Amino acid sequence: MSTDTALAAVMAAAARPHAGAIRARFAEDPARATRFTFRAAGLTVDLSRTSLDDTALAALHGLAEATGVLARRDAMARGEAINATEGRAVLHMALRGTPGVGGSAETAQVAETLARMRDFATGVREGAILGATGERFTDVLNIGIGGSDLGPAMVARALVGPGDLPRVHYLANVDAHAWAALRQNLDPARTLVLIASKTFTTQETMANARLVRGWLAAALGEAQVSAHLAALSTNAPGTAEFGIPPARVFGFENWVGGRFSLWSAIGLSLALGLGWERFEALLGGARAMDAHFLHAPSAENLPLLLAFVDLWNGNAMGTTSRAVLPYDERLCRLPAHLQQLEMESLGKRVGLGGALVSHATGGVVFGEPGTNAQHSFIQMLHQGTRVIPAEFILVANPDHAEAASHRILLANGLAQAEALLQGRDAPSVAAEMRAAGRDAAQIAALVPHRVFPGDRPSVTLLLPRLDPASLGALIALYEHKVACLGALWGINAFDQWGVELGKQLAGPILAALEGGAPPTHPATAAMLAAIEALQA
Ligand SMILES: O=P(O)(O)OC[C@H]1O[C@](O)(CO)[C@@H](O)[C@@H]1O
Repeated sequence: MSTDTALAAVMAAAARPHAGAIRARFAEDPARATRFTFRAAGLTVDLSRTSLDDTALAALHGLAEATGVLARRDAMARGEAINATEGRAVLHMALRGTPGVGGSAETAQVAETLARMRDFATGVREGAILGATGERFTDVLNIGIGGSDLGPAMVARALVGPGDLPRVHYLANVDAHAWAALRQNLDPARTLVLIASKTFTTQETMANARLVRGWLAAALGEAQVSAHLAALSTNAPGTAEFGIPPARVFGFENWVGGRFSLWSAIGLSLALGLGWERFEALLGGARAMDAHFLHAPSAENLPLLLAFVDLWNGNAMGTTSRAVLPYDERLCRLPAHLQQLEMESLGKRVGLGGALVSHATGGVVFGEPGTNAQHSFIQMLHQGTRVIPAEFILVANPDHAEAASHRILLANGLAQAEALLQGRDAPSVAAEMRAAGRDAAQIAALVPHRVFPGDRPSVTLLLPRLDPASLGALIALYEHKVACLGALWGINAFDQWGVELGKQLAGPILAALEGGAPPTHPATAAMLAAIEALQA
């Protein structure tokens, strides 16, 4: 079957009467909740509250076959250059030691870097590696942006506890307010600075690196600076030019994409903050999800099934965004990580062959932890004119002793999913208002505003506990979902040419801000003039 025919079959499944109904599917199939709940690598994922049914799934499996999703997965594991526009392999699975991924060269490289990371992190944590003044490092500052920030910062926020030492901090934005906020809590004598940049050329990261290097030099003296620096990069000449001794450079290869790099040397801040055992457990969780992705049959393959949900909701049901709602405050940076992972990977309009695709691709990802989200944007999910699928992430066991708080948290997460599904019709709203003593006029006026349409899709992911293994598995699940969606949509999920133009244009505009020739575009020139007038 051609991919066009297969996609047409998916659209035909969506064109059936009531194809978007969800409540009715529970009525038809009492076993739906269990039949549509899947387990892998310790995670439980409930897809029952989507409008997927056997017909839709059959069409989606047909599309997976036509687009060769699993063949692409296997090519990825073999280390073929599936990132064709950059001529690169995509081997982040090799970073977690997943058997059958990459070749012996990659395996050896990963093992060597991991050993160096372990020795360094352990040395710092145990006080064998000290700052220039002989003090222990109490703080680690990771300077990086995008994939060199978001993944590690998200994991650190999730797993590094208040009692962990060294503390880890993340500086991403070139806006020096970010640095000003961080530096007031940092003592240069006790701060280890990691410059995290795959390319070691990213303008913002290098500007921040120079700023922080100057801060170290002013406090400790130029000769002492290198004792406080390390680089995480694929660019050995660049790190040398910056004055970082080779022993303090932790490398990786260009087969690691930025948004997939937290498992590589880019994760050194995590090894420092969590300790080696917990960092290894994070890799282990991802490895378990890799094994599932590589070996589970299609019908149970969670990354593939989650990709089906997104494709069904987006292409077949016409939704354009998705809300990620972790009911765990420690996962507050997960939506930001997923924004890069999914939107940088899947925000593409050109297919693998170079022609424009004729179907929609990746949508908007946004989110906030619950219950906070319930008191901000979730109104729109319940009653807005646009359908926005939701993704609830629940954690069964908290790491605090406040059982009552956790029960409230869980109850709210479960209730939101149920409310989106069930909705509330006019007769039941009217009955409730009558019971509350409202008169007929009030009931007539308010009922339409208080109706919930229901049948709004959601997925629930359940973690036993927010520990390194579960989080590793969760992140890997999303990574593999992205790979599947790229294949299903026929796009390259592993490049990011769309970030280039803005970077290029910033060069001459910066020169204009520094007193050079004015910008050529009239709108930019006018705004620059307005800025300069306000700065005068
Ligand atoms: O690690 P680097 O090379 O500094 O790049 C940082 C980020 O910039 C991007 O290239 C986008 O500008 C991301 O893909 C990447 O994660």
